[in-house]
Amino acid sequence: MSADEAALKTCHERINLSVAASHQAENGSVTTVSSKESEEATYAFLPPIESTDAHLHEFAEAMRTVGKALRQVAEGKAAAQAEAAEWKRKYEAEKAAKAHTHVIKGCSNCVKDKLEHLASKLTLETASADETGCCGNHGICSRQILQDQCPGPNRKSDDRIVGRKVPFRLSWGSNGDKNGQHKHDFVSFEKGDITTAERSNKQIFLKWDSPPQTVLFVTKPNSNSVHAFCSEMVRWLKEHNNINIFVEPRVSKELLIEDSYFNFIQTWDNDQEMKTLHTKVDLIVTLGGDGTVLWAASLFKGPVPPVVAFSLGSLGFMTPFPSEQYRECLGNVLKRPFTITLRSRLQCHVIRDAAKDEVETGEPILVLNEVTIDRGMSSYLTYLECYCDSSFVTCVQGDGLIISTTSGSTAYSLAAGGSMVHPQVPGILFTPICPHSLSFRPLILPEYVTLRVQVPFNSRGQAWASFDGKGRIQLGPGDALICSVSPWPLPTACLVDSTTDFLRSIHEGLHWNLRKSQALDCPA
Ligand SMILES: NC(=O)c1ccc[n+]([C@@H]2O[C@H](COP(=O)([O-])OP(=O)(O)OC[C@H]3O[C@@H](n4cnc5c(N)ncnc54)[C@H](O)[C@@H]3O)[C@@H](O)[C@H]2O)c1
Ligand SMILES: Nc1ncnc2c1ncn2[C@@H]1O[C@H](COP(=O)(O)OP(=O)(O)OP(=O)(O)O)[C@@H](O)[C@H]1O
Repeated sequence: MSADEAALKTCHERINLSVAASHQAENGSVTTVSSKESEEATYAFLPPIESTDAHLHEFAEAMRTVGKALRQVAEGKAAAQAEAAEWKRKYEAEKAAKAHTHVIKGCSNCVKDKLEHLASKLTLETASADETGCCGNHGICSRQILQDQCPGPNRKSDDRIVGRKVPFRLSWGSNGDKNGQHKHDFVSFEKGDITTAERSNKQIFLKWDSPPQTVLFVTKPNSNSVHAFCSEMVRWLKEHNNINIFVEPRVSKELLIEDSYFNFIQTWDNDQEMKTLHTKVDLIVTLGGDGTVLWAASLFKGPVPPVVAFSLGSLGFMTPFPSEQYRECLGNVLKRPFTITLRSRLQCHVIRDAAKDEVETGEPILVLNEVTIDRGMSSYLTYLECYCDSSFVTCVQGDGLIISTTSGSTAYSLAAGGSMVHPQVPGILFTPICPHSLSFRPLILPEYVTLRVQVPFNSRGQAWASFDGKGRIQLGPGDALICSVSPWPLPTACLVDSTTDFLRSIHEGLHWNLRKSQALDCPA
């Protein structure tokens, strides 16, 4: 073997050694130190090659390149492994943090460094860590603490947050309600916090899918001005909008006597036909005061089409549209989306001899304002036992009781001392009339309750129920009146929106809280 051949053999052996070392590094068991060794081994071999032989020199260069490449591979792999380990650690920490982050945003009184210490215990600095809750030692906190342990003064520094908030669900009690009226999801469950995700009473908009075809006119009787407006509006609607018109039988006769032009007008002949009116009518126009709106509502024992109420009375809490501007108002309502107020109605059943617990029979009587139980012609105090669902409320001894809707809160109930309530507030007003007691203040109950007012057998006199001021029914001892919110509200178009219209009506109709402003000059 020549000297050159011997050198080449040694070179091979050394290269094999360094490649083996690099392979070990690739297998993950050795770090970059091994790859360095391999390169060093290659370099260590190189200095003795002083040969002028071009072949050997070329070979040495190649080996140098191989060594460098091997080192880069090994280093890259190690870096990737380190990064993977870091991500794994972060993932584990996050998992652990999630399992323990039922700590609630807490007390501002908590010592900050303790919180920071606790936060550092949770390896991953997430938002939850800096929201870590309170120690419970500083009085009432804004939120309840839900972890089992927290960094109080007697806790060891390595305390961990343990324990989890028990998940729960909220659901509406359906109360046997088959039409699903009360099943809207107004409460949501999110991270254990109870929140009303939805406002139950948002302003509602009505937008026609296609232009309305049929309008029903309901008008106050015995008024020339109302009659004149009615015939003018009917003409305008027919000629400019080609609308089908329905009117009450009385009005149909009046218009036909006035002019045979009104031949196109439709009406109904009997109650059966009237019952299907809601399936034909797109919109109701009322001309009169609040009494006319009440009358229009009373024509519909079930669903009611939207009502546009023009003011032709003296007060007009429910009649926001100015009759003089009927073209503009009706034009807008027929062609554009408009805001509505859903005015709840009460459905009432009279049960004779309720002591026998007779089941409600017959059609309910629907009221938009209120049902009143009073002493009628009797000079005795009314004596009424009142129940809310199955709970006893009170005994009314006085002139009577008003069970009112929120729309009716500005009517009789107001006169009897009840509060004024925005018509979209879901409630039932329970207002006594002249109670013979110093402490009987009016109540507002939630809309989902059923009220039962019973004339007890030991009552001295009879009681009388009336519905929106009409249709008086006598209640004898043992009789009862059952009352709850109807699933069929009265949708009324707003001039502006529910709230603006309501406030305008109490300002203009009642001069609510009108007072001269104080002068600027005052005693020192
Ligand atoms: N002491 C009282 O205040 C009293 C007594 C009896 C009846 N009323 C109310 O009258 C109503 C019947 O009205 P009607 O027009 O058929 O009879 P009506 O012609 O006798 O008018 C009663 C008055 O009550 C007003 N009114 C009716 N509904 C109203 C409401 N929701 N908000 C504010 N004011 C309202 C009317 O504008 C009218 O001025 C009943 O539902 C009852 O609320 C009030
Ligand atoms: N279409 C109708 N048919 C029968 N009666 C009606 C009709 N419209 C209204 N009424 C009755 O006429 C009465 C008066 O009506 P309304 O309240 O609208 O007029 P008003 O008394 O002039 O108004 P205000 O009370 O604002 O002064 C009410 O008792 C009501 O029940």
